[in-house]
Amino acid sequence: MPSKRYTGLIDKYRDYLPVHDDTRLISLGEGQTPLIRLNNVPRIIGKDVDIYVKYEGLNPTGSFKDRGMTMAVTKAIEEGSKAIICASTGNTSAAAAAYAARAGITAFVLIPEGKIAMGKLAQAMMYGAITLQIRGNFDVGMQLVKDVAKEAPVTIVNSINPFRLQGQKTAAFEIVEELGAAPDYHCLPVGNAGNITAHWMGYSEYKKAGICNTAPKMVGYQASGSAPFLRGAMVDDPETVATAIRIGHPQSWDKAWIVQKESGGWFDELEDQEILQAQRLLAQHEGVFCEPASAASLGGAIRDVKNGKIPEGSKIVCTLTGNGLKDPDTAIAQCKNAVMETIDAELASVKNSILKNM
Ligand SMILES: N[C@@H](CCOP(=O)(O)O)C(=O)O
Repeated sequence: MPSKRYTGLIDKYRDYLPVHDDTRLISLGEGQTPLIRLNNVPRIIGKDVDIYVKYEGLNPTGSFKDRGMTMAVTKAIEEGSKAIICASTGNTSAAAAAYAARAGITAFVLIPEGKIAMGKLAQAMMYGAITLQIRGNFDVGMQLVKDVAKEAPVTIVNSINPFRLQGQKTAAFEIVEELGAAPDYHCLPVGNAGNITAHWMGYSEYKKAGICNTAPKMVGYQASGSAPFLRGAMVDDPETVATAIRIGHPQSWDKAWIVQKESGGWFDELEDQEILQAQRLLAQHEGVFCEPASAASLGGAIRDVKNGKIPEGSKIVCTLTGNGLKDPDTAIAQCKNAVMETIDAELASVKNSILKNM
């Protein structure tokens, strides 16, 4: 029986992407992530809404960055680049390192010392990136990357590289194809603001092509300690437990404001405790483990459903940007009440534990 093996999102969506027939595609089979309908959360919050999570943590390096990185590295190779560079709060560095390894080029990654989740650091090191820990935050690293790229032969693969957004827009394509229409609301965590911009590009392109009739209101949620869109100005010392969005100077600032206006959406903020509460809710009642930043989308959506800003009857998609396994320390730290006992390795002890915990 003839079958077409899935070989990644560039191959699937090549008609919508800036590649040629002979472009060498650098892919790890990214994309095609599950769109999971939440069965229990609407009941728990007592609201009649259809909530889906787009689980981007199931991409090859565990985050949505892979969608952008396959395009950025493919184009870097096409242009003859031998090295790529990024500043990162962790996920971009993991993706850059992996796709550079796949392409056979060097990745330089600048990360804020002591401020990225352990799993992400492990990824960058294991994939063989040259990891530069800086005594400064992501925004400082981003400026350094922009400055050094003017003086050294490296291609920037942060989302200021336009090919990143091209790749990331495909998540919107997948959602429209799976739902048969665009959702009413699309909620995302916002850090550097490239992903909300990319999704809007995707919905707008599919609408223009007549593949969907509507586009969603785009809603961006930030952590209160790192919320420049809520402050209306850059934040110099961003802080949050959701390290992936610990960004005070978003690079897609202007673009994201345009998305908000064009789509009729809004920005809002969550306290760290609300973000972590949403992360636990999703894990413990739906079996979906995302990293803290990702949970800002669901936490925000739940709040806006409860307060009526998102009306009942709506179809909502929340992007879960990264896998929970990337940040085990934050997960374990908030599971102090989880049942974990050390018992003797004998039948009676196991049985006793079962009976006690039923
Ligand atoms: N959260 C990001 C920050 C960089 O964002 P990018 O989309 O511009 O690469 C990360 O994972 O590093």
